[in-house]
Amino acid sequence: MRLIVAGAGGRMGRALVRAIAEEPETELAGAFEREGSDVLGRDAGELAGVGPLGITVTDDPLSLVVHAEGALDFTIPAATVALSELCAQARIVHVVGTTGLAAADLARLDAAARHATVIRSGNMSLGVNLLAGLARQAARALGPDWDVEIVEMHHRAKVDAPSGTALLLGEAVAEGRAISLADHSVRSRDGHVGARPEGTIGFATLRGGTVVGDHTVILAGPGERVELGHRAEDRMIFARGAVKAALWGRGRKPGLYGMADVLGLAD
Ligand SMILES: NC(=O)C1=CN([C@@H]2O[C@H](COP(=O)(O)OP(=O)(O)OC[C@H]3O[C@@H](n4cnc5c(N)ncnc54)[C@H](OP(=O)(O)O)[C@@H]3O)[C@@H](O)[C@H]2O)C=CC1
Ligand SMILES: O=C(O)C1=N[C@H](C(=O)O)C[C@H](O)C1
Repeated sequence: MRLIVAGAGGRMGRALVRAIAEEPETELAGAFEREGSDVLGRDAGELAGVGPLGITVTDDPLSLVVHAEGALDFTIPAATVALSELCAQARIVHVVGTTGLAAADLARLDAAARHATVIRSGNMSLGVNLLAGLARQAARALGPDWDVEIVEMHHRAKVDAPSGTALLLGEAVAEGRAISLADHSVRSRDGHVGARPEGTIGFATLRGGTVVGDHTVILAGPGERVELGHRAEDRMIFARGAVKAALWGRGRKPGLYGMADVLGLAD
């Protein structure tokens, strides 16, 4: 499968190039970055540490999508929305790992998914998607007098909060309780905020160092506590998940899919 990588100079972009190189069923067909990036003109394989691949980083995604079957995109929301329109025009698979998307961005991805196969997830690892199922099950079994708090820690360069994964886990808990996350989430606390309202789902964000991604779902009940967690140790777990998603999406009818669909974990 001929794949292009968006944001090829980024932390995930480089991991994606490595994951494509190690998967016999995929080939790197192009790599791009934002206009003015320092890595324009560099070989994407050299940037990723796998040796030259003969693919020069460009700033022109349009010239790449026409020769590709899929795009792997872990960038920023504005770039992801723009690429979704190109992938829809070219009818190629768009794998979206970018987090921090606003409601308006998600609406534009929905529109693109009428024409292209879009696979989006705040976390492309097997472990986190398994954890989401466990969190859903625990929330369903334990009921609203068990308080749920979701704690995440990431490296100091991460720009969005809460993480896409924390929100994915929050959605899983909300589904387990048959409630809407938007109506029950508490995203910050500061000052005299009063006692915890029953049934809310709290989020706490930590940032520092080089942490790849730690997530814990805490269910705190009367006199006892259940903690379900995941620690990412290597970005390749996300990159390999993205490549797997692209292969799964090849030839699939247009629509918006999640990683649980790819991994066969959807209820
Ligand atoms: N779903 C998942 O499993 C995972 C999701 N992520 C998410 O992926 C995203 C990227 O993370 P990470 O790799 O750490 O971040 P980085 O900042 O290292 O990488 C993002 C890259 O995108 C580039 N970029 C910015 N604008 C454009 C544009 N218009 N066109 C093409 N490229 C552009 C940036 O360039 P420059 O720096 O020069 O601006 C940068 O190289 C984040 O949203 C993160 O949360 C991360 C890991 C796993
Ligand atoms: O920015 C990151 O690094 C990560 N982002 C994703 C998120 O927001 O959850 C996934 C992973 O935790 C790493």
